Amino acid sequence: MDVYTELLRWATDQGIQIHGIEPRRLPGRGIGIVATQQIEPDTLLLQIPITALRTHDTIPSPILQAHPKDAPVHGLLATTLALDTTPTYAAWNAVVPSRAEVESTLPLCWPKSLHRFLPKPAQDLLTKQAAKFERDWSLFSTSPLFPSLSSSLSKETYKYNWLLVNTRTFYHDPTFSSSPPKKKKVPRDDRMVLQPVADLFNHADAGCAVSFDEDSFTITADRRYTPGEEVRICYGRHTNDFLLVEYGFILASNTVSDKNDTEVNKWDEVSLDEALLPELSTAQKERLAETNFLGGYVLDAETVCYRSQVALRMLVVSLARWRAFVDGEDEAVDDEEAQEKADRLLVRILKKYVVRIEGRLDEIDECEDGEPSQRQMLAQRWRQIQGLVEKTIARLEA
Ligand SMILES: C[S@@+](CC[C@H](N)C(=O)[O-])C[C@H]1O[C@@H](n2cnc3c(N)ncnc32)[C@H](O)[C@@H]1O
Repeated sequence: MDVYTELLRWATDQGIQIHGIEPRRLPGRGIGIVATQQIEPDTLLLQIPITALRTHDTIPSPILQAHPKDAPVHGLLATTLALDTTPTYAAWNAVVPSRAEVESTLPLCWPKSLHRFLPKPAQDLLTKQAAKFERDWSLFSTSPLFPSLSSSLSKETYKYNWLLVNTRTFYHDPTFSSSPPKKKKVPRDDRMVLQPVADLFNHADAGCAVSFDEDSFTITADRRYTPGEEVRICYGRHTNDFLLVEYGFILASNTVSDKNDTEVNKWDEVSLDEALLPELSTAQKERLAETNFLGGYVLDAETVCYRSQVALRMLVVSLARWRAFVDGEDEAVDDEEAQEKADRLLVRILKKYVVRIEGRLDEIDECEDGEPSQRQMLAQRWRQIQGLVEKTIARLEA
């Protein structure tokens, strides 16, 4: 029996219902879920009883006892996966990505020398992720469990399991669905659950509907699917920088070169901080900080964000006019001349940024660190950023 058939048999034994879909290995995406028959919109595809989830409540008590009471669920689940030798989850374990696959795709495992090529928002996310990982590893490696395991369980093995949890958990607030209902609110970061079979759905920027009620988790078709077609869910309205750091992949971007691709990520955006902040003087930055408008500048395929407009206005109008703009006074907001000046300035700034991006692409091209696929992913991301920036230039110049 192959691993997928074994998984489906095991899942059925857990009370999991699966209709018209099955797992299959897909090029470039590990395993995914495909339709085995024509599926109509609103068809129930998967139903998992709450009892089949792996949550804080299913963590073995020796692991719980060895950690502080408020230890994060992420680390506890990682420890559970790393130490699990029981046959209970063998069918599930058999289909998770290998350590090599995880280490190759997730930037947390990449050589540090490649991190400098990540776009700034991705670098910031990675810094936070690394801090969370170190916190969890430190709790585990200083727990009474660890000394006897230290020769067999390395930090790298723990990291692999931690990243499996990172890439495969669903957000679920168990406050109301547990019986009896939990009295204490579960902290947001701890609302993580592992779900067999559901964790095989890949991501698209729009996908099937997912929902929890008191008894079960369900996935329902968002549209018609034909046999053999991949069925996906949406992990959230994530940019490609987020997907890269948290999940180890990117979707195509809505750029000139990618525009015919069906994989386009409509939620993608590009940070403009690197382009805009150097244009501002210290005093201007202070003023923007005072009004909470310093940094966080982005553009997407259609728009340049309001925060960027506030910063650009500061560079083209008097302080009084800028204040009127920030205060939303009609005359300043509708000032077409100021808007044209801001647009022209933005075009100049973006053209400079394109030159920097091209330099970064050359550096990535010359770099020999890490795996070729990692450098290709970085180059692809920067080409997407370049595409979105150039698209904006073209729109503003038109
Ligand atoms: C919840 S798992 C989905 C199942 C996974 N493909 C597997 O082989 O087990 C999330 C992982 O799947 C992969 N993935 C999900 N959506 C993808 C997509 N649209 N393109 C490429 N890889 C994707 C990424 O490796 C991600 O970390």
